Amino acid sequence: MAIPIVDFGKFLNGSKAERQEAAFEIDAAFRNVGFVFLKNHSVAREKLIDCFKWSKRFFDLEEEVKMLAPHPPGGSHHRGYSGVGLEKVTQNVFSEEDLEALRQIPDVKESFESGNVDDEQQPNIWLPEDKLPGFRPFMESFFTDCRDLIHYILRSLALALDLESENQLSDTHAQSLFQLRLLHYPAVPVKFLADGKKSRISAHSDFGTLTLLFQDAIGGLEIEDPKQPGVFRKVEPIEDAVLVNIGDLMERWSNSRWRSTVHRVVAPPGENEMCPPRYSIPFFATADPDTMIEALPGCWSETNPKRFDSVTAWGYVQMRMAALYE
Ligand SMILES: O=C(O)CCC(=O)C(=O)O
Ligand SMILES: [Fe+2]
Repeated sequence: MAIPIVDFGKFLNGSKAERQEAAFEIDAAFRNVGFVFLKNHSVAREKLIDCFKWSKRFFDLEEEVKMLAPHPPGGSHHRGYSGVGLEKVTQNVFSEEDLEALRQIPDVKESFESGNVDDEQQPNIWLPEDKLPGFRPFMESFFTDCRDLIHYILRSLALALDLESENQLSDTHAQSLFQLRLLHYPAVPVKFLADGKKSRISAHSDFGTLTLLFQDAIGGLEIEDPKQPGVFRKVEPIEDAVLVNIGDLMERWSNSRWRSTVHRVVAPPGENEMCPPRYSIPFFATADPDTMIEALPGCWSETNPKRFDSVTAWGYVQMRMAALYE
């Protein structure tokens, strides 16, 4: 169950036949695995390297400073900094007591979220500029790079489905109400993760339509084998390739043609006593709130009827939130 690697340059710069070929390869990957690696994508290598540097600079700040941009409590305003909740986690000395305290934390990670500067529902939450000069403009610019890549991928999917217009899916994401997340998994003892009771991020599927995932070279990401539920397979990071996956909303919209595959992050391979710190940068896309989510053309037929009721993208989020908090 390898994740297919597609040369996205064929779609971005190729002939009509090459564009089609890339689109079909992506479609097949999403049908079979729900994940694809794209090489020669549109996000510049230097920008990506810089983004990881900014992420490290941010997480290296004192906890008190990071807390000047706090993520609001609750699940409806996803912006700002969320800490690991236990300062001990950043120190490399762990007693049995510390390990037990660690187990109380849902996932040993810290994050910083930002979104579209025009998003009025979820305004961004930044540090005072003098605490980390340049961070905000960089993230705003990196957001637009990721946004553009999402729209290119949506065009390739429209081509694969032979929709009336190549922009049909991209147009339903016109507001680009997306979310850029910086993630830092601090060093933890392998012992803490090895018994399988805990992971760096526990098994989940993503919520929206598409996710981009940039990761460093450490490893530890695993995805559930579509043919063997409950069995997880390692995903080796590939330099200069972005991992792209389908989220739950897109699975529904495609009438389950494309899979929203469950994934998690565990200890990286190796014999060390400590898991080295890991950094990743997911970017979550979703459709505009008033978009009607109803089986896309090409995803249903008389023999493959529509499996889900139609719902707006906004209604879907409400439904999911209600299920979370019931
Ligand atoms: O850190 C990773 O590689 C995965 C992150 C992830 O799955 C998520 O934030 O939804
Ligand atoms: Fe995820």
